[in-house]
Amino acid sequence: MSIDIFRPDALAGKSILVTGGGSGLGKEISKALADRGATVHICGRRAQVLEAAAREIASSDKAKVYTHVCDIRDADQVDQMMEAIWSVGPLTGLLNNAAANFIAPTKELSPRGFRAVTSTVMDGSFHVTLAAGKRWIAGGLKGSVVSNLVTWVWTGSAFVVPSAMAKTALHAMTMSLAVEWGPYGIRLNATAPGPFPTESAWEKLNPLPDTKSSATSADTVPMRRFGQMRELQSLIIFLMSDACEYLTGQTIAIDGGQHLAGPGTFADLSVLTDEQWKAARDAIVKSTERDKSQRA
Ligand SMILES: CCC/C=C/C(=O)SCCNC(=O)CCNC(=O)[C@H](O)C(C)(C)COP(=O)([O-])OP(=O)([O-])OC[C@H]1O[C@@H](n2cnc3c(N)ncnc32)[C@H](O)[C@@H]1OP(=O)([O-])[O-]
Ligand SMILES: NC(=O)C1=CN([C@@H]2O[C@H](COP(=O)(O)OP(=O)(O)OC[C@H]3O[C@@H](n4cnc5c(N)ncnc54)[C@H](OP(=O)(O)O)[C@@H]3O)[C@@H](O)[C@H]2O)C=CC1
Repeated sequence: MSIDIFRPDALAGKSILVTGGGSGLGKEISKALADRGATVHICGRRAQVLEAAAREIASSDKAKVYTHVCDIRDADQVDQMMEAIWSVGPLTGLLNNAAANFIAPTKELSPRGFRAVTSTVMDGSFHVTLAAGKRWIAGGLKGSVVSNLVTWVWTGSAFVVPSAMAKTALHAMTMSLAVEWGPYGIRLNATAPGPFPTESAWEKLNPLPDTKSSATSADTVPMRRFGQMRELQSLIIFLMSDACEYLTGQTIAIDGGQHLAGPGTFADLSVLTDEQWKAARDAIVKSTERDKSQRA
């Protein structure tokens, strides 16, 4: 059977969980998945953010969108969410998209600062992947896991070391589980987006008005522009569809060639003074405090 991924119902019958689907890339990708006929589940820690996103994602009356308040760092909460999802119907796909990140000199990081990032990116994505995978295996079902990573899985990046470490761990998970779970028909792939500006990421990675790194700049992208949401949406639709089931274990860069040209990392922030780093931290903490006040 041939699958045309550009058909409006290319994802009919699919049920996909997007972690961090309440904002940024996760919300935009969720809209595209729902538009192609998939049932979409989104999770995050802020109920009102999820509810508002669900209203945007369900643009047509036919679209089915479910919200789940869940902190993916907590394996028990993840298991409860999966039980709730399976009571509606099994997933066919999972997008590991939720993440935490901020720029900081590594020498200033406390153990809690390190864990704030790695426990979300690495532990959280593992909890969700395992909770879906073991249900697929027990039920004899196929599944597609896609993780939104970064090009630093190949280059590393100064000043975002916990994120680079945790995303690289997920790159290893993608390759490893593609082999271990291949016999069950479970595929694992990943994307490595270049800069696709979102409000939250830019607050945490570009907090100072007078300085910016090439990692968050369009000038250093060989194609001289930021990524467009529809481009990332198309790639994820393709990976979640049945169009190319032989594709597994791959991390696909979608960055206009940025990392191949060198400047996809935060290395150029080494020119920042201690005062600028203090201002950067204050700006990031302000953004986090606003997010926190919205959590239950
Ligand atoms: C090119 C684009 C690529 C994009 C990639 C992305 O992933 S973008 C995705 C972007 N999206 C997101 O990130 C969305 C989710 N983000 C979040 O939830 C928050 O931003 C979070 C990651 C800070 C976690 O918050 P939380 O409430 O769980 O934690 P908390 O506030 O309690 O702090 C815990 C520890 O962290 C420390 N610390 C904090 N800031 C800084 C700093 N600037 N400097 C140094 N340290 C800092 C803080 O001091 C504390 O340690 P302490 O002092 O107790 O030893
Ligand atoms: N924007 C870009 O240019 C790039 C982004 N990426 C990747 O794309 C993904 C999305 O990034 P972006 O949309 O920019 O960032 P956002 O900050 O907008 O999205 C992160 C989402 O994750 C959720 N989240 C964070 N921590 C948890 C947690 N513990 N449990 C459940 N949900 C959580 C947040 O919701 P809440 O706070 O309510 O929990 C939020 O909805 C990330 O993986 C990022 O690394 C990669 C390369 C470039």
